[in-house]
Amino acid sequence: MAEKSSSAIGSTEKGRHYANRLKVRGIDVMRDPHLNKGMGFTLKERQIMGIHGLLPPALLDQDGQVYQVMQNFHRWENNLDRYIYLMSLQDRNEKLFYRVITEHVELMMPIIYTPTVGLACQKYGMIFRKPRGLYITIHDIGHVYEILCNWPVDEVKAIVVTDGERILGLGDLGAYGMGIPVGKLSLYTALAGVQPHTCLPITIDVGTNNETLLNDPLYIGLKQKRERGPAYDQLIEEFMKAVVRRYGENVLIQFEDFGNNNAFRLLEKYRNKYCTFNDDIQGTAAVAVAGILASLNITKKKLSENKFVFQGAGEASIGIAKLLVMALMKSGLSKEEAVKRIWMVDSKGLIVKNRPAGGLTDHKEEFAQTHAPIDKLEDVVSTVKPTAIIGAAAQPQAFNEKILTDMAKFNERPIIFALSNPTSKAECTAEQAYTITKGKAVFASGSPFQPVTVGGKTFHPGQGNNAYIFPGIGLTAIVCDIRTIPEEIFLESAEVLSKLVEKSDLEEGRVYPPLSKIVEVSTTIAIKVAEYAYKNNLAYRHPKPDNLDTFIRSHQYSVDYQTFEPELYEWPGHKL
Ligand SMILES: O=C([O-])CC(=O)C(=O)O
Ligand SMILES: [Mg+2]
Repeated sequence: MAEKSSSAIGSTEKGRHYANRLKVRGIDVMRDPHLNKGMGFTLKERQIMGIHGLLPPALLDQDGQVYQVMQNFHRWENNLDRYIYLMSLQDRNEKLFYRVITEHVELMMPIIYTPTVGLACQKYGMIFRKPRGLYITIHDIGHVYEILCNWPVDEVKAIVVTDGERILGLGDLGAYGMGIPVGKLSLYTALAGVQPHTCLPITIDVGTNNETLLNDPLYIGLKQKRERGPAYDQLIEEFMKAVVRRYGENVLIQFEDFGNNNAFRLLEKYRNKYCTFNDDIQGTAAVAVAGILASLNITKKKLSENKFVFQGAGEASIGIAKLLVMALMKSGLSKEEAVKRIWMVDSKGLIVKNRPAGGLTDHKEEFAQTHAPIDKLEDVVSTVKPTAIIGAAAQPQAFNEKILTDMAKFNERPIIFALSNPTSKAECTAEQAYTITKGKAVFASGSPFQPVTVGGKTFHPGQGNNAYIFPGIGLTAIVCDIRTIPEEIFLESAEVLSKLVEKSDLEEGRVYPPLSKIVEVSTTIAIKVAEYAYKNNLAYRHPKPDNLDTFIRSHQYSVDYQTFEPELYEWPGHKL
C-alpha cells in the first residue's frame, strides 16, 4: 500500500505503521497522539479498530482538519492563547500538528518558538495542562537511570536538555524553562523531519535563584536556591552516563539555555566524549557566521576586510567570535590577524589586555585587544569604526541612535545583527536599524521582525536564529551515526546556509533564506553535513549510503496519516 507523499518532509516506512497497527486498538488509538487522526479515521478503520461510534459520524480528511485548526488559530486574540492551543493539538494529534506547522511555518514558528515560547516559559505554571518531557532533579542523584527508564519510549535519538538558568535573554526561569527543550524538539521534527517519538525534552532541576518563581504559588519546580556545589557536576555526569546506558552512545544531547559558566564548562568536558553540542554557543555561532558570509555579497567586501564589534562576551558572542576566527583563518589569515579583527565589549567595557576592571575569563582573554580601556559601547564603535556590530547580551536598545548613525557614517552598508531573544531583548528593532541608517543597514535579528519600508524601499529583515542550523545537524547526527560533533561541522553548516541565500533575497535585504523555505534549507544542511561527515570519517553508519540525498530524505518524518486498514490475505482453502 503506497503512502501518499504530499508531505513537505518526505514519507515514512510502511513497516512502522504495520507494527503500530498490531499494538493498540479501541479508544487507546484515539488517546495516543502519535496514532490519533481525529475525524480522519476512515469508516473501515473505525469499525476494525473498535472506535466506531466514538467519533462524530462525519469524516474529515487532513486537509479539512487543517482548515479547522487555522480557523481556531486566527480566532484567538493573543499569541499565548495560540501557543496553548497548538500545544494541546500536539498532545492530541501529532501528525496534524506538524502538518499545520510545516505548511504555515512563518505564522507558526513565532508561536511555538521564539518569541512566544519565551512568554510561555514565564507563565509555564499558569498554562500547565499536561506534562511533556522528563524532569530530573538534584534530589534524584543515584536514580537518574531509573527515571530515564520511566520514559515510555525505548528508541530515543535526540535529547534537548536545559537547567533553565538562562532561558533566551530572560534569565533564570528554573523548571519553567521546559518550554525551550519542548519547542526546540518540535523544530527538529517540523524543520528537519526527525521522528518525533525519538525526541526527548529534559529539564534538570537544580533549583532557581529567581525570587519571583520561588514565591510563585504555581511554580512547577523545586522551591530552593540553585545547587552550585559539586553535586551539580555529579548530577550532570550521572545524567550523561545514564543517557548513554539507556539509549546508546550515538544519542544526540543538545545543551540549551544553561548559564554562561556551566555552558562553556560542560561543552569542554563532554564535546569529545559524547555526541553533544551547545546550541547557544555553537548553533548561534553557525547562524551568525552564515549571515556574515552572506552579507559580503551586499557589502562587496572580503571577510578579512571586516572589523567586528560584539556587544556582550557571553555564550553567543564567544561562540560566534571563535567560529569567525576559523572562517577568517580559512580565508588565509593567521590566528593572530583574525583575532585582531574582533573587538568585544562586556559589562565592564572593551575587553583589553590587563584590563584594570578585570573580569577576564580564559574565553574572553583570547579576544583581549592591545588597547586602552573604553567603557561604553558607543565609544568603542566611534573609536574602532567597525564594519559590523553584533549584539547577543540581552541588553535591549544597546544599539542606540548614535551607534546606528555612526555605523552608517563609517560604512556604505553597515552590518547590524541584533541577535538577543526574545523580541523585547533585541539590541534595536528592525525599524530603528533601517530608518536611522536610512536604509543602509544589513540587518538581522534573533527574533522575527516585520518588513520595514524606508524611502519607498521595503526591507525584509532576516532572522539570524539557530533554528536554521540545529535541526539539520541533529538529523544527520542521528541517521549517519555521528559520535562527536567537531567545530568544523558548524563552519560547514554556516557556509552551506550562506550559499542558500539567493540574489533575490539579498535584494530584499535578507542575509538568510526566507522562513518559508526553512524546511528545505534544513534538509539541504542535513545532506551537506552528511557528505562532510563521511568525507571526514565522522559518520559511523556503514556502509555509506550510495545517495545521501535520498538516504536523508528517506528518514524524514511524514505528516501523512498512516493507514490502519490491514492488507488482508487469504490462505489456500481459507477464504476471507
Ligand atoms: O531559542 C532561540 O530563539 C535562540 C536561542 O537558542 C536562544 O536565544 O537561547
Ligand atoms: Mg537557546
